[in-house]
Amino acid sequence: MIQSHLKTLIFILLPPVLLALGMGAAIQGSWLPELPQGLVEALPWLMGGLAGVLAFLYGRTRTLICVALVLLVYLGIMLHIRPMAMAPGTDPLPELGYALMTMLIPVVFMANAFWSERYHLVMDLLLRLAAFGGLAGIAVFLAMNDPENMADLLLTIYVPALHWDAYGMPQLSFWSLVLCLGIMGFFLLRRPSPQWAGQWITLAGIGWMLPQLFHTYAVPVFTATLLLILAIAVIHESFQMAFRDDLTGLPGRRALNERLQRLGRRYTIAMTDVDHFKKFNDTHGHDLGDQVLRVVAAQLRKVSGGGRAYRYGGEEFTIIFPGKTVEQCIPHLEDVREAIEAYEIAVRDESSRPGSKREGRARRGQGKGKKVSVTISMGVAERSQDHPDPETVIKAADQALYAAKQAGRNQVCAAE
Ligand SMILES: Nc1nc2c(ncn2[C@@H]2O[C@H](COP(=O)(O)OP(=O)(O)OP(=O)(O)O)[C@@H](O)[C@H]2O)c(=O)[nH]1
Repeated sequence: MIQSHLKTLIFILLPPVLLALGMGAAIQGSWLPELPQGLVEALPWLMGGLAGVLAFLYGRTRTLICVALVLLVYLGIMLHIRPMAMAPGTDPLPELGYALMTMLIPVVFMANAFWSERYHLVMDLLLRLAAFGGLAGIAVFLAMNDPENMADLLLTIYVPALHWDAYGMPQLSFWSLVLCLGIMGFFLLRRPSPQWAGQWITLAGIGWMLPQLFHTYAVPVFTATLLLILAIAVIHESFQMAFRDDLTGLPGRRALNERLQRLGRRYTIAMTDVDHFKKFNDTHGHDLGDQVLRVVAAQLRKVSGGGRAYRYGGEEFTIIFPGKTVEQCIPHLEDVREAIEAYEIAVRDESSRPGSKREGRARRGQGKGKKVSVTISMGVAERSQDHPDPETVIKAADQALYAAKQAGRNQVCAAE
């Protein structure tokens, strides 16, 4: 389980992290070719347009807000902070503007990331714009009204030992960035998803980019890279939604069909079905039925011997073993069948549900609740002269599954 979680995390995080690190290194090392300044400054808008259109088409309001935030940061730096900071006889305003921006960005990023997409797209977007615009408006109003006190609050170095002067960010902003990245990173590690990864890397990237204010390439080129990462995250998320079964997290029927087209000359397919599942649903309810399907899927995912599990549909699953014979697969299938038979699921008694989360935590593990378990039956067949393609192998495995049910269930049956 931990291994597959780690694999998912690497699969989701590695490409955007490498892209951001690669571009960061290219900027730092001045490896990028000289490009016309106009083109460099247009890049963020081109990438922002791409990411924004994709996020809009796929209804990803969170990503749409991220895109807007990144472009706002870009505008803020190019139009306000950089020109004013470069002007001689600087007044304290650009410093305050910078402190305000670096303080607000992580907070808004985090609030946006935890605010799940619920309402109609336009409504959702308007609510977010109202909340974040209102927050920024109040902060700017306070800063304009009383710049001295605000500067005092945002620019003071509260704990000198915890201040990293070379980084060039006010202490409060720096630690708010670290805290927000830490909290978002924790959730990303627990539930990795391309959208979360995109948001996290974008915030980390802004954190890296902001102090590089005067590097000619850093701001526009890195902004464009972050927007490209957001665009890729939208595509990756949609790809996952199409190929992954939402309830169990296993690859779904579409992924199975793709895999079946790319099998070699030798393979074995097992069809799996939960026993008496209709009765289970009728007795314990659909919600517990769903929980059972998740447990069964989690066990099937762990199948050894190079097998890979898919949700075929309903309470049926398929396991594919490339390059293996039925004889080689049976011990691995028996292991999974036994693990599912032994797995006990606690049934929550609705009438005695804990009144609070704390009470629930205290009661956990006391073993008072009723426990249920299920069994599965499996039919398995390999490619042979009689079953020369995946369709006929699946049909043979299905017949073997029927035989397993007829023989009393909770067993693995091989096709003749
Ligand atoms: N909770 C839940 N139930 C599902 C889901 N998909 C299918 N089912 C239920 O699975 C049951 C399948 O039952 P049947 O195909 O009749 O077979 P069975 O009761 O498992 O009996 P045998 O296969 O003969 O052991 C139906 O009651 C479906 O409603 C799902 O996603 N969640």
